[in-house]
Amino acid sequence: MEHFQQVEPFDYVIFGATGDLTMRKLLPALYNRMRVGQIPDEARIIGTARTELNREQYLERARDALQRFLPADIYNPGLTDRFLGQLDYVTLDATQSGTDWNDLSSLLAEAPPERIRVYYFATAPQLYASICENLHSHDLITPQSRVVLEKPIGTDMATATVINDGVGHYFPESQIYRIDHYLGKETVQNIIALRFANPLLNAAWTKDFIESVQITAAETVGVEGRASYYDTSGALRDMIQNHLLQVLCLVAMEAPDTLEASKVRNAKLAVLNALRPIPEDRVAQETVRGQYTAGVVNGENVPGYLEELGQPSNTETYAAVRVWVDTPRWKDVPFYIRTAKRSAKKVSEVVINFRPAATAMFGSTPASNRIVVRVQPNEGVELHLNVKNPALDVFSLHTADLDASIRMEGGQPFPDSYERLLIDAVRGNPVLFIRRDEVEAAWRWAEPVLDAWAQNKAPMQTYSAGSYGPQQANTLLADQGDKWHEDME
Ligand SMILES: NC(=O)C1=CN([C@@H]2O[C@H](COP(=O)(O)OP(=O)(O)OC[C@H]3O[C@@H](n4cnc5c(N)ncnc54)[C@H](OP(=O)(O)O)[C@@H]3O)[C@@H](O)[C@H]2O)C=CC1
Ligand SMILES: O=C1O[C@H](COP(=O)(O)O)[C@@H](O)[C@H](O)[C@H]1O
Repeated sequence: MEHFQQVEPFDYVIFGATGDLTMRKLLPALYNRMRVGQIPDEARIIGTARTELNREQYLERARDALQRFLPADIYNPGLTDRFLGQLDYVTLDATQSGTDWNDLSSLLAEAPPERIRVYYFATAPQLYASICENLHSHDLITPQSRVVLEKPIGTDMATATVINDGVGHYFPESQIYRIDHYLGKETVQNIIALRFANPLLNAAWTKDFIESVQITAAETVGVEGRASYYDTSGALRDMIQNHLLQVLCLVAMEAPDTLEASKVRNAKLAVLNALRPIPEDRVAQETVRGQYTAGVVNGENVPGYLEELGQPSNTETYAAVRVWVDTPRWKDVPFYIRTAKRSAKKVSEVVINFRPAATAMFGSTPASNRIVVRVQPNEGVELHLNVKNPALDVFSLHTADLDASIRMEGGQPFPDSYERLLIDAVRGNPVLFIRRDEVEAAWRWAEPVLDAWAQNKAPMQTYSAGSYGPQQANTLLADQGDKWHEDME
């Protein structure tokens, strides 16, 4: 418990407080931070949404959500009462400038004016600009205020610009926190430690030693209750433009001088700016998109995407892309990125494949070294090494795995990434949030692919739910003599 430093008193105002994200992620995350002693007694959490609820009714919803979404051994009725004691609710149409805002203003005015305020936008992004306008016109933006923006920041550069301009008109960039929950994952942050705190690895982290990199985020779930959002998004917008490009940045960036936000963000931006654009006539060779059809996942029959949706759709639930980072460090090293819904298993990982040893000493080429960063589940780092096979009396090699599991003290589960990020916003530490220029650079790279797909320049493939994706994704790697990680085992 003593690892967690209590933060200063704050007011967290959640717009969209009756929604799925608040109930499933935000309230449980704040509860957990209170549980470990990070939230002071004076702190307040104020939910707002249009639904007419009095405070007691909202607290009942919040209690149900905590009971439902916290693990049974973490949910504690006494602590829940304490948490709910710090929770309030204001009925408010955030897009209207009506008198509802006075209730929020009065509540906020009860705290000293220098109190840290976090405005968390857990609503559709189209609302962000009007919420900011109303916060401004009700004089609720103080120097100690910051705003957290949920994804998606647009569906392309133009819509991202509208959102960023809309918010940027009222909040300076230094007060804007664009959340990417992958950056809040312990093992994603661990990429920085692994690379820069280990001279052994740092020295080999270049094109001279690394042959290729794979970044995967595969899920067994389908689109759940979010089909109306997902069908306007698709796998590339939903996962690659943001989360997986951010992971790629951490793998590929040059060492920042310090872990200060501007240094890390500049280093990531340099990677995003160095992503080689994929010209329209190469999209069919460099990318694969697909939709799942009916299949079996974890022993259960599941319907295909179109059946779930109940209408035709040209939205991909699988995307794989070959990416080149045009910097001297990564010259001619392919980065393969892929993401899938309804995959064979849930796995997020980074696989670093090293070049084979240039020696004829053993008769045949030793297996290539490989590092696997297991982002989730079973968080840890594996290093595959060649050792002498002790079982044989001739000198031959076999592969041994050094496996460093990353565990919390006492075997506790990892804190959810939202826990870290919600508190970082209170602390005013933006290092794990995305700066505007990063969002734009990511769209600049992704948009031509999306445009080409929209014009059917790359065919929509299919894959059975419960498989590893379309066959064509294997060809993408076979072109360079590579294989996906599961095929290397
Ligand atoms: N759910 C998830 O797992 C994830 C969600 N996100 C993002 O988080 C945001 C919210 O998602 P989610 O919770 O799923 O969405 P929901 O549709 O479940 O919730 C939307 C929330 O916005 C409120 N709302 C809508 N219109 C207004 C308005 N005019 N004034 C005030 N409140 C309003 C709704 O309440 P009411 O109707 O009472 O006004 C509700 O509380 C979206 O940007 C989404 O992309 C990002 C990653 C994951
Ligand atoms: O942002 C999103 O992420 C989740 C996957 O997150 P993970 O932490 O479980 O890997 C994904 O299901 C969702 O579609 C997407 O919007």
